[in-house]
Amino acid sequence: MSQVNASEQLNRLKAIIEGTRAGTWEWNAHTGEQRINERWAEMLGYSSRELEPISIAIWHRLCHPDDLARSNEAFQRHFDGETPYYECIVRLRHKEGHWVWIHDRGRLMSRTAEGDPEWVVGTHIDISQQHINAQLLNKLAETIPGVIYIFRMYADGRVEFPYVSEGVREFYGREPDAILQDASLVFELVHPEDAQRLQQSILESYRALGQWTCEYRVVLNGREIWLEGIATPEREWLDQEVVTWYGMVVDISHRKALEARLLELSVTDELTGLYNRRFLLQRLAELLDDYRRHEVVFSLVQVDLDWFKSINDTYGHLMGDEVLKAFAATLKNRLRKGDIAGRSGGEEFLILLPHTDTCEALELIDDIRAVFAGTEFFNDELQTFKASFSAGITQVQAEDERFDQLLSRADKALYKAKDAGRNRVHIEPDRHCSKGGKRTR
Ligand SMILES: Nc1nc2c(ncn2[C@@H]2O[C@H](COP(=O)(O)OP(=O)(O)OP(=O)(O)O)[C@@H](O)[C@H]2O)c(=O)[nH]1
Repeated sequence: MSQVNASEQLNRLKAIIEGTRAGTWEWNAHTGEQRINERWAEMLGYSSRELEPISIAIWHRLCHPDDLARSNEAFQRHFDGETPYYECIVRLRHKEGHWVWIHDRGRLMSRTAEGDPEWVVGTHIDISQQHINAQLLNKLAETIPGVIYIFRMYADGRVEFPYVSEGVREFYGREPDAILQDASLVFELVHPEDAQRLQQSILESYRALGQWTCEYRVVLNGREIWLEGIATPEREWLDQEVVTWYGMVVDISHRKALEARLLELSVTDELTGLYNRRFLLQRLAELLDDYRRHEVVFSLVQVDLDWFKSINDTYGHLMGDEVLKAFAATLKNRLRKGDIAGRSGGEEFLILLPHTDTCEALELIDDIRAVFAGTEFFNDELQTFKASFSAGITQVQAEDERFDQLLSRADKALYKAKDAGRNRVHIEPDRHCSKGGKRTR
């Protein structure tokens, strides 16, 4: 290389360094000798002359003690060959007393004849403004009742969180730094029933580049928390094409509990705690649908308490309510999990028995009838009395197209039971059932 070329290249290099506004340093790790450029000093409010005599002592004097220790460790790792270059974020004291945040990078250039580290060269970039921005973002994030985050997905399916706010500790019980290093920490806490739906929603948003929203549960220390996530994806280029979402997650457990309670109220009869008529008819229609598609047999039972007007008239309306509640309690005791019992009106009830034919239903309802008819009630004056019910049962049939066909058959059976003297159970159409028609499923 000619002399001219060499000095031209040197000038270019200087221009590039000046253009980056980087401070440069050269340090002899063996002798402690140090050289800096003007920008190095200027970042800290000095001229290089003011810092003379320049040696490693200046660095020791100006660097924050906590950062000095970290920087020494990073140098050591580099000298030991563990890292290809030295890198550390440190605070240096400005002439006016405040700290300047510096991104410090460097590389070992030579070793002594004995193999000890000798000349190291590197740069200082002032990142104070970035640091202030990050602090502002964290402050804003603190005021939000949730987590704000940046989530990224690579074409090969790899995912990462370049940023998560402090709120992540409360939702996921993990340190933000841990999640930045390992995104799977977030996903492993998602409720198993929601995991697939969550993953699907992310993939859809990735493909269509549409807004992502999802309600899902995480399980933290055995406690379920309902979360709602909203994020906007953007396609970006980072050596390869990636999709980055900017969004937030909020705790919706309270809203979910309220929704569940409202749903429960909307399908429940207040007095007995059984289902209400609307819900029963909806389930009846669904069961009929199931039968027509998959021939899943079921029975419908219509129940009406006997002489209920007279119970009310003799013992009072409140006592009548007690009888209704006692009947509901008997039902709850005897029915199994898949059975659906509800109060369809005043002293009328409907029971849906999936996987049950009329003979099995008859056996069950007649048992309940016997238990209920044997129950003694007391009023305030300690008068005792008993109550009873009549019931009509029907089983779904091939010709049933609408659920009112079943209702009308059950009603007909109930009418027959009443007509035959009450406190009995009839089936429609009538058939002979041998005793012991216990339900098998
Ligand atoms: N205590 C109470 N009574 C109710 C409730 N809803 C309806 N009833 C009463 O239930 C009674 C039903 O009477 P009826 O339809 O004449 O029938 P019944 O007296 O049971 O006679 P049968 O059905 O023929 O055996 C009426 O007196 C209604 O006021 C309720 O929620 N609580």
